[in-house]
Amino acid sequence: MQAVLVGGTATHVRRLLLNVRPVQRSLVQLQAARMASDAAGTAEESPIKYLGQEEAQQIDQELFNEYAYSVDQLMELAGHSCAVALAKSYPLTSLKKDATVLVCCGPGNNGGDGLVCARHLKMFGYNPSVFYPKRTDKPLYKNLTIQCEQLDIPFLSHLPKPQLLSDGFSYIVDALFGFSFKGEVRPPFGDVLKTLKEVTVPICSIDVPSGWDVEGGNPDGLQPEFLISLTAPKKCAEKFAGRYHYLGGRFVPPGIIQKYELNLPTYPGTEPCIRLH
Ligand SMILES: NC(=O)C1=CN([C@@H]2O[C@H](COP(=O)(O)OP(=O)(O)OC[C@H]3O[C@@H](n4cnc5c(N)ncnc54)[C@H](O)[C@@H]3O)[C@@H](O)[C@H]2O)[C@@H](O)CC1
Ligand SMILES: [K+]
Repeated sequence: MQAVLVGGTATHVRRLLLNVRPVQRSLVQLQAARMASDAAGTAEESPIKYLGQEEAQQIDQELFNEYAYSVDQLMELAGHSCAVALAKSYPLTSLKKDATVLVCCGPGNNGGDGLVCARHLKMFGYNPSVFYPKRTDKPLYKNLTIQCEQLDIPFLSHLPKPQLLSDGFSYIVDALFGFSFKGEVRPPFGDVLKTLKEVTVPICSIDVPSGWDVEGGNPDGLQPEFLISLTAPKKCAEKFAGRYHYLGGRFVPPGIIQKYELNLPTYPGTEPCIRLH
């Protein structure tokens, strides 16, 4: 309040204080109530929102158009949070096969998250390879690819048979499709999903298990062991029965959280991800 008092008339200052005090009081009360319930272990939070496809796309556009984020920025944060959540679920020391991981990348931004994730996994000491069958010409994807190549991350020219995949990799990251997937799977991804369905090592899906309807899921599709929802879970995540469900992409501004009533949980400390179950 020092800055306000300097140069302000007495009435002006009184008016400001009248306006400010209730806000401060309510914030203090809110904080106190939160601390009390946390201390008692009884924090009651509204359930996190599961987004429909259109809503997820709307938030995406709002982040770019109104909040002025670039795709590269959000993809970097998203992909990094994926790698951190994977490292928490499958620590280096728990893996055999030289901690080899296969990251399968699709043609859109979900695939871009996969490329970023592969790079961070490499930085964390894992041995990722990438399968990226349908590439786009956009500079963002070309650069992400070069970054991986410069780290000596191999790109597979074809997807090996399920048995070879199961023998050769500790787990497989599914970054094929995210919240824009629609309709029947088109080539060449039908064969890719068929192969992934037959592997015996864990499948780890980024944002949406690929081949699942974004809202309705797919009981006959992939059944991942790990899922990381980005921004907020999509409706299909209610059908996820795997072992690890994380939330990542710690970049959602309060304005969007409020507008869409996302009820996101509080990320602990400086963590880029939080385990939902
Ligand atoms: N705002 C956000 O929430 C963020 C989202 N990100 C990621 O971006 C994803 C969404 O990216 P996109 O909108 O590019 O879309 P996707 O990556 O979900 O997929 C779009 C691509 O898949 C193809 N496709 C769609 N349906 C298909 C079908 N039935 N058969 C074959 N191909 C099909 C499309 O032609 C297009 O090339 C999210 O799921 C998330 O992973 C992050 O990169 C950054 C932040
Ligand atoms: K996916």
